[in-house]
Amino acid sequence: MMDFIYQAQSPRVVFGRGALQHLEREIDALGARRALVLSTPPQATAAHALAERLGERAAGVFSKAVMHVPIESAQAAREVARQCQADCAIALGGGSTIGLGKALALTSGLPIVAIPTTYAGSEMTPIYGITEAGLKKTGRDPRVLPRTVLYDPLLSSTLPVGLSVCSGLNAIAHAAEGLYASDSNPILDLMAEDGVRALVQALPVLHQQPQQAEARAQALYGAWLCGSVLGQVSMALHHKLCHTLGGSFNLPHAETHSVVLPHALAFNLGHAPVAAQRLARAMGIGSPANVPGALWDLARDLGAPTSLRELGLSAEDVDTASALAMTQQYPNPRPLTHRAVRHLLQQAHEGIRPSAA
Ligand SMILES: NC(=O)C1=CN([C@@H]2O[C@H](COP(=O)(O)OP(=O)(O)OC[C@H]3O[C@@H](n4cnc5c(N)ncnc54)[C@H](OP(=O)(O)O)[C@@H]3O)[C@@H](O)[C@H]2O)C=CC1
Ligand SMILES: O=C(O)/C=C\C(=O)CC(=O)O
Repeated sequence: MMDFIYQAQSPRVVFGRGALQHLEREIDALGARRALVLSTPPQATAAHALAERLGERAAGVFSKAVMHVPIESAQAAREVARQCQADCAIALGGGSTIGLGKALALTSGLPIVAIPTTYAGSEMTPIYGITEAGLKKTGRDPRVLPRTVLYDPLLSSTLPVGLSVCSGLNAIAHAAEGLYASDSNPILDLMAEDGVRALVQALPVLHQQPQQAEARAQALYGAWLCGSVLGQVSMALHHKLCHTLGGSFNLPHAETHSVVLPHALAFNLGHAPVAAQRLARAMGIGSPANVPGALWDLARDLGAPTSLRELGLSAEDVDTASALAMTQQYPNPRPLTHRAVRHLLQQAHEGIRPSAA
């Protein structure tokens, strides 16, 4: 039975090898004149080189982006933007740098041009996250959705192969949960399925040949589709668990998604048969029941972590994390109980291959 609401919500997307060459044109199209370039500390050289290239269009560089956007770094970036009279910001990097751009946009309304170098997908979402006093709070606000995204596969060619795999699995998680979202629609289902297909094909190639241009482009295309899904529908148990594990136990973002996803899908897909069929088709496997195991195999074969233990979660933390993940209500295809969530996290902690959904 078809019953849905669809409202397109997307930045302007410029995709292609060498897309970065269009940056000046895109800044001008925004009517902006003074761009503040954002990056993490290790990417400061690239940020300064970009600012130099922009010449008079550059207002300055702020290179102190940190994962999960500590409020202090957001406040410092806001102050620098004010002092240098920036009228737009360019976020060059992964979800951490783009997250900083969003924190800036949230209070200033500055338009953001995002130039993603990972597959996390933040550039396509109106979701922001800011960490204050050890607690990460997320919210949705249309002001933080970047105005323009430049997807240039050349920029992700330096992303180490391990991170490429985990970041790709992070993207697949957005699509997988989008396929059983209570507020999904047929357009986003198409994007989710094609996003998974593109990433499942690209990641094994990148594992063998990290510089392979076509696979880099295909992975980035998949990341665009999966990020679009994340931005427009509600996420469920998997994202809630990863948010808890990242925010409260400081586990690394993409790696945590890689470990938890097969277990979250083993728990949910029996209650979401259409999503399971779509995922199986996208992954090129026969039986929808085998999706969780096939994803676990993919992660293992490509060298991604398969247990929360190896990411640093202690056995005692499994209890705390299960309790924390149950403190808020959110839609999920299968009803949640503390016992079931605890079991799921225990399996993920030990790195046990999930059984069929
Ligand atoms: N709001 C939203 O919609 C979303 C938000 N997020 C948030 O984004 C963050 C995670 O994003 P993610 O992209 O995984 O993490 P990061 O932006 O922290 O990047 C992960 C790692 O990849 C490295 N890296 C990035 N690009 C390159 C490159 N081209 N070459 C070499 N190394 C590179 C970074 O290095 P370096 O440190 O040198 O920059 C870093 O070590 C989390 O805080 C998460 O919550 C994620 C998805 C969606
Ligand atoms: O935590 C955030 O900053 C917002 C959303 C995400 O990180 C999505 C995800 O878990 O990949």
